[in-house]
Amino acid sequence: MTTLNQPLTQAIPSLILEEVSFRHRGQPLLAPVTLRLDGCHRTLVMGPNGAGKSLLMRLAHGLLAPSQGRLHWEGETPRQAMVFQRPVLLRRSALANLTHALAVKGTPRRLRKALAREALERFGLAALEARPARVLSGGEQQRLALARAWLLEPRVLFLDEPTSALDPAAIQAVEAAVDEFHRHGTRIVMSSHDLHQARRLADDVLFLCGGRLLEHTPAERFFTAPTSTEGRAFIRGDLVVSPPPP
Ligand SMILES: Nc1ncnc2c1ncn2[C@@H]1O[C@H](COP(=O)(O)OP(=O)(O)OP(=O)(O)O)[C@@H](O)[C@H]1O
Repeated sequence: MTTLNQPLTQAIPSLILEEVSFRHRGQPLLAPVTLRLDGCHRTLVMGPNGAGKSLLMRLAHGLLAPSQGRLHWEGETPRQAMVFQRPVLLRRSALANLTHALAVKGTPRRLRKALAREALERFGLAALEARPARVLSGGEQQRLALARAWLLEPRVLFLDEPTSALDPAAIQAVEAAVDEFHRHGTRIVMSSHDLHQARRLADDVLFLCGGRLLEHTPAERFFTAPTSTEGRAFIRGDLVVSPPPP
Protein backbone atom coordinates (compact mmCIF):
# COMPACT_ATOMS: atom_id res chain seq x y z
CA MET A 1 0.00 0.00 0.00
CA THR A 2 1.20 3.49 -0.75
CA THR A 3 0.70 6.28 1.73
CA LEU A 4 1.22 8.92 -0.93
CA ASN A 5 -2.40 10.01 -1.06
CA GLN A 6 -2.74 10.32 2.69
CA PRO A 7 -2.52 13.87 4.01
CA LEU A 8 0.56 14.45 6.17
CA THR A 9 -0.98 15.26 9.52
CA GLN A 10 1.86 15.36 12.06
CA ALA A 11 3.10 18.80 13.05
CA ILE A 12 6.00 20.09 10.95
CA PRO A 13 9.08 21.01 12.99
CA SER A 14 9.89 24.72 13.07
CA LEU A 15 12.99 25.93 11.26
CA ILE A 16 15.06 28.34 13.31
CA LEU A 17 17.85 30.56 12.00
CA GLU A 18 19.93 32.41 14.57
CA GLU A 19 22.25 35.06 13.18
CA VAL A 20 22.89 32.94 10.08
CA SER A 21 25.21 34.66 7.62
CA PHE A 22 27.07 33.61 4.48
CA ARG A 23 30.39 34.79 3.09
CA HIS A 24 32.23 33.69 -0.02
CA ARG A 25 36.00 34.19 -0.17
CA GLY A 26 35.71 36.67 2.64
CA GLN A 27 32.99 38.68 0.91
CA PRO A 28 29.74 38.94 2.89
CA LEU A 29 26.79 37.88 0.73
CA LEU A 30 24.09 37.45 3.36
CA ALA A 31 24.00 39.59 6.50
CA PRO A 32 23.04 37.79 9.74
CA VAL A 33 19.47 36.50 9.51
CA THR A 34 17.37 35.53 12.52
CA LEU A 35 13.99 34.02 11.80
CA ARG A 36 11.65 31.19 12.57
CA LEU A 37 9.37 29.33 10.15
CA ASP A 38 6.45 27.54 11.79
CA GLY A 39 3.35 25.70 10.74
CA CYS A 40 2.14 24.55 7.38
CA HIS A 41 2.42 27.96 5.77
CA ARG A 42 3.33 29.14 2.31
CA THR A 43 6.26 31.49 2.75
CA LEU A 44 7.22 33.58 -0.28
CA VAL A 45 10.83 34.75 -0.37
CA MET A 46 10.79 38.01 -2.30
CA GLY A 47 13.22 40.65 -3.46
CA PRO A 48 15.01 41.95 -6.56
CA ASN A 49 17.71 40.06 -8.48
CA GLY A 50 20.76 39.38 -6.38
CA ALA A 51 18.91 40.04 -3.11
CA GLY A 52 20.03 36.74 -1.58
CA LYS A 53 16.82 34.73 -2.04
CA SER A 54 18.53 31.63 -3.45
CA LEU A 55 21.26 31.83 -0.84
CA LEU A 56 18.74 31.90 1.97
CA MET A 57 16.81 28.97 0.51
CA ARG A 58 19.97 26.91 -0.04
CA LEU A 59 21.08 27.57 3.52
CA ALA A 60 17.63 26.64 4.86
CA HIS A 61 17.60 23.40 2.83
CA GLY A 62 21.11 22.51 3.96
CA LEU A 63 22.79 22.78 0.55
CA LEU A 64 25.10 25.47 1.93
CA ALA A 65 26.60 25.70 5.38
CA PRO A 66 26.32 29.06 7.16
CA SER A 67 29.59 30.94 7.56
CA GLN A 68 28.37 31.96 10.99
CA GLY A 69 25.29 31.44 13.09
CA ARG A 70 23.12 28.46 13.78
CA LEU A 71 20.36 26.86 11.77
CA HIS A 72 18.32 24.03 13.22
CA TRP A 73 14.98 22.28 13.22
CA GLU A 74 13.01 22.20 16.43
CA GLY A 75 12.63 18.46 16.74
CA GLU A 76 13.53 15.88 14.14
CA THR A 77 14.80 17.18 10.79
CA PRO A 78 11.84 16.73 8.42
CA ARG A 79 11.92 15.22 4.94
CA GLN A 80 12.62 18.03 2.50
CA ALA A 81 12.79 18.51 -1.24
CA MET A 82 13.90 21.39 -3.43
CA VAL A 83 12.75 22.35 -6.92
CA PHE A 84 14.98 24.67 -8.93
CA GLN A 85 14.35 27.21 -11.67
CA ARG A 86 15.98 24.85 -14.18
CA PRO A 87 15.21 21.31 -13.04
CA VAL A 88 18.02 18.78 -13.13
CA LEU A 89 16.61 15.73 -14.88
CA LEU A 90 18.26 12.48 -15.87
CA ARG A 91 18.81 11.50 -19.50
CA ARG A 92 15.95 8.99 -19.27
CA SER A 93 12.20 8.91 -19.84
CA ALA A 94 9.86 10.90 -17.63
CA LEU A 95 8.72 7.65 -16.01
CA ALA A 96 12.29 6.44 -15.44
CA ASN A 97 13.21 9.73 -13.76
CA LEU A 98 10.52 9.01 -11.20
CA THR A 99 11.22 5.30 -10.72
CA HIS A 100 14.88 6.22 -10.21
CA ALA A 101 13.93 8.69 -7.47
CA LEU A 102 11.87 5.97 -5.81
CA ALA A 103 14.79 3.53 -6.02
CA VAL A 104 17.02 6.07 -4.29
CA LYS A 105 14.31 6.56 -1.66
CA GLY A 106 14.34 2.79 -1.04
CA THR A 107 10.86 2.00 -2.38
CA PRO A 108 10.57 -1.70 -3.29
CA ARG A 109 10.94 -2.27 -7.05
CA ARG A 110 7.48 -3.86 -7.42
CA LEU A 111 5.79 -0.62 -6.25
CA ARG A 112 7.84 1.90 -8.21
CA LYS A 113 6.08 2.00 -11.59
CA ALA A 114 2.60 2.27 -10.14
CA LEU A 115 3.63 5.07 -7.79
CA ALA A 116 5.50 6.89 -10.55
CA ARG A 117 2.47 6.65 -12.86
CA GLU A 118 0.19 7.92 -10.13
CA ALA A 119 2.46 10.97 -9.73
CA LEU A 120 2.61 11.56 -13.50
CA GLU A 121 -1.19 11.43 -13.60
CA ARG A 122 -1.48 13.85 -10.67
CA PHE A 123 0.71 16.42 -12.40
CA GLY A 124 -0.89 16.04 -15.84
CA LEU A 125 2.00 14.16 -17.43
CA ALA A 126 0.51 10.69 -17.93
CA ALA A 127 0.62 10.93 -21.74
CA LEU A 128 4.33 11.81 -21.66
CA GLU A 129 5.68 8.97 -19.56
CA ALA A 130 7.85 7.49 -22.31
CA ARG A 131 9.24 10.82 -23.55
CA PRO A 132 12.87 11.62 -22.74
CA ALA A 133 12.73 14.04 -19.80
CA ARG A 134 15.23 16.41 -21.36
CA VAL A 135 13.10 17.07 -24.47
CA LEU A 136 10.03 18.03 -22.41
CA SER A 137 9.04 21.70 -22.52
CA GLY A 138 10.12 23.98 -19.68
CA GLY A 139 6.69 23.77 -18.05
CA GLU A 140 6.54 19.98 -18.43
CA GLN A 141 10.02 19.61 -16.96
CA GLN A 142 9.00 21.72 -13.99
CA ARG A 143 5.91 19.58 -13.43
CA LEU A 144 8.09 16.47 -13.67
CA ALA A 145 10.41 17.92 -11.03
CA LEU A 146 7.34 18.55 -8.85
CA ALA A 147 6.10 14.99 -9.45
CA ARG A 148 9.52 13.72 -8.37
CA ALA A 149 9.38 15.88 -5.26
CA TRP A 150 5.86 14.57 -4.57
CA LEU A 151 7.15 11.01 -4.47
CA LEU A 152 9.60 11.99 -1.74
CA GLU A 153 6.63 13.06 0.44
CA PRO A 154 8.41 16.14 1.80
CA ARG A 155 7.12 17.92 4.88
CA VAL A 156 8.91 21.02 3.62
CA LEU A 157 9.23 21.92 -0.06
CA PHE A 158 11.66 24.62 -1.18
CA LEU A 159 11.04 26.07 -4.63
CA ASP A 160 13.62 28.47 -6.07
CA GLU A 161 11.97 30.67 -8.71
CA PRO A 162 10.15 27.67 -10.19
CA THR A 163 8.08 29.71 -12.65
CA SER A 164 10.40 32.47 -13.79
CA ALA A 165 10.97 30.97 -17.25
CA LEU A 166 7.39 29.81 -17.86
CA ASP A 167 4.35 31.12 -19.74
CA PRO A 168 1.03 31.85 -17.97
CA ALA A 169 -0.49 28.39 -18.57
CA ALA A 170 2.61 26.65 -17.24
CA ILE A 171 2.75 29.04 -14.28
CA GLN A 172 -0.84 28.16 -13.48
CA ALA A 173 -0.02 24.44 -13.57
CA VAL A 174 2.97 24.90 -11.22
CA GLU A 175 0.91 27.03 -8.83
CA ALA A 176 -1.82 24.36 -8.81
CA ALA A 177 0.86 21.79 -7.97
CA VAL A 178 2.15 23.96 -5.14
CA ASP A 179 -1.41 24.17 -3.81
CA GLU A 180 -1.65 20.40 -4.00
CA PHE A 181 1.46 20.01 -1.83
CA HIS A 182 0.16 22.57 0.64
CA ARG A 183 -3.29 20.95 0.90
CA HIS A 184 -1.49 17.66 1.51
CA GLY A 185 0.25 19.15 4.56
CA THR A 186 3.59 20.31 3.16
CA ARG A 187 5.16 23.61 4.22
CA ILE A 188 6.07 25.70 1.19
CA VAL A 189 9.08 28.03 1.03
CA MET A 190 9.23 29.56 -2.45
CA SER A 191 11.22 32.40 -3.95
CA SER A 192 9.77 34.69 -6.56
CA HIS A 193 10.05 38.27 -7.67
CA ASP A 194 6.55 38.24 -9.11
CA LEU A 195 4.25 40.27 -6.87
CA HIS A 196 1.11 38.91 -8.50
CA GLN A 197 2.23 35.39 -7.81
CA ALA A 198 3.04 36.24 -4.22
CA ARG A 199 -0.42 37.76 -3.75
CA ARG A 200 -1.96 34.54 -5.08
CA LEU A 201 0.10 32.18 -2.95
CA ALA A 202 1.67 33.74 0.11
CA ASP A 203 0.66 33.36 3.74
CA ASP A 204 3.78 35.20 4.83
CA VAL A 205 6.61 37.03 3.09
CA LEU A 206 10.35 37.22 3.64
CA PHE A 207 11.62 40.32 1.85
CA LEU A 208 15.31 40.57 1.08
CA CYS A 209 17.33 43.30 -0.56
CA GLY A 210 21.10 43.60 -0.92
CA GLY A 211 21.79 40.45 1.11
CA ARG A 212 19.71 41.62 4.08
CA LEU A 213 16.42 40.28 5.36
CA LEU A 214 14.36 43.45 5.69
CA GLU A 215 10.93 42.05 6.51
CA HIS A 216 9.21 38.88 7.68
CA THR A 217 5.51 39.61 7.86
CA PRO A 218 2.09 38.11 7.17
CA ALA A 219 1.45 38.52 3.43
CA GLU A 220 -1.49 40.89 3.84
CA ARG A 221 0.60 43.27 5.90
CA PHE A 222 3.51 43.13 3.47
CA PHE A 223 1.26 44.00 0.55
CA THR A 224 -0.61 46.81 2.33
CA ALA A 225 1.93 48.26 4.77
CA PRO A 226 5.52 47.16 4.17
CA THR A 227 7.82 48.61 6.79
CA SER A 228 11.03 49.07 4.79
CA THR A 229 11.67 51.78 2.20
CA GLU A 230 12.80 49.09 -0.25
CA GLY A 231 9.67 47.01 0.46
CA ARG A 232 7.43 50.00 -0.21
CA ALA A 233 9.22 50.71 -3.50
CA PHE A 234 8.97 47.03 -4.46
CA ILE A 235 5.21 46.99 -3.80
CA ARG A 236 4.73 50.22 -5.78
CA GLY A 237 6.41 48.49 -8.70
CA ASP A 238 9.39 50.88 -8.74
CA LEU A 239 12.60 49.43 -10.07
CA VAL A 240 14.37 48.20 -6.96
CA VAL A 241 17.99 47.31 -7.60
CA SER A 242 19.69 45.24 -4.94
CA PRO A 243 22.65 47.21 -3.58
CA PRO A 244 25.92 45.29 -3.37
CA PRO A 245 25.80 42.63 -0.62
CA PRO A 246 26.66 43.83 2.94
N1 LIG B 1 27.93 30.10 -4.24
C1 LIG B 1 28.15 31.42 -4.43
N2 LIG B 1 29.41 31.90 -4.52
C2 LIG B 1 29.64 33.22 -4.70
N3 LIG B 1 28.68 34.14 -4.83
C3 LIG B 1 27.41 33.73 -4.77
C4 LIG B 1 27.08 32.35 -4.57
N4 LIG B 1 25.73 32.24 -4.55
C5 LIG B 1 25.26 33.48 -4.73
N5 LIG B 1 26.26 34.38 -4.85
C6 LIG B 1 26.11 35.84 -4.98
O1 LIG B 1 25.27 36.25 -3.89
C7 LIG B 1 24.36 37.26 -4.31
C8 LIG B 1 22.93 36.80 -4.03
O2 LIG B 1 22.64 35.75 -4.94
P1 LIG B 1 21.26 34.96 -4.96
O3 LIG B 1 21.35 33.94 -6.05
O4 LIG B 1 20.93 34.49 -3.61
O5 LIG B 1 20.25 36.13 -5.38
P2 LIG B 1 18.69 36.01 -5.72
O6 LIG B 1 17.98 36.95 -4.81
O7 LIG B 1 18.24 34.60 -5.69
O8 LIG B 1 18.67 36.60 -7.18
P3 LIG B 1 17.85 36.17 -8.51
O9 LIG B 1 16.47 36.74 -8.33
O10 LIG B 1 18.60 36.88 -9.59
O11 LIG B 1 17.89 34.69 -8.63
C9 LIG B 1 24.64 37.51 -5.77
O12 LIG B 1 25.47 38.65 -5.84
C10 LIG B 1 25.37 36.26 -6.23
O13 LIG B 1 26.26 36.55 -7.28
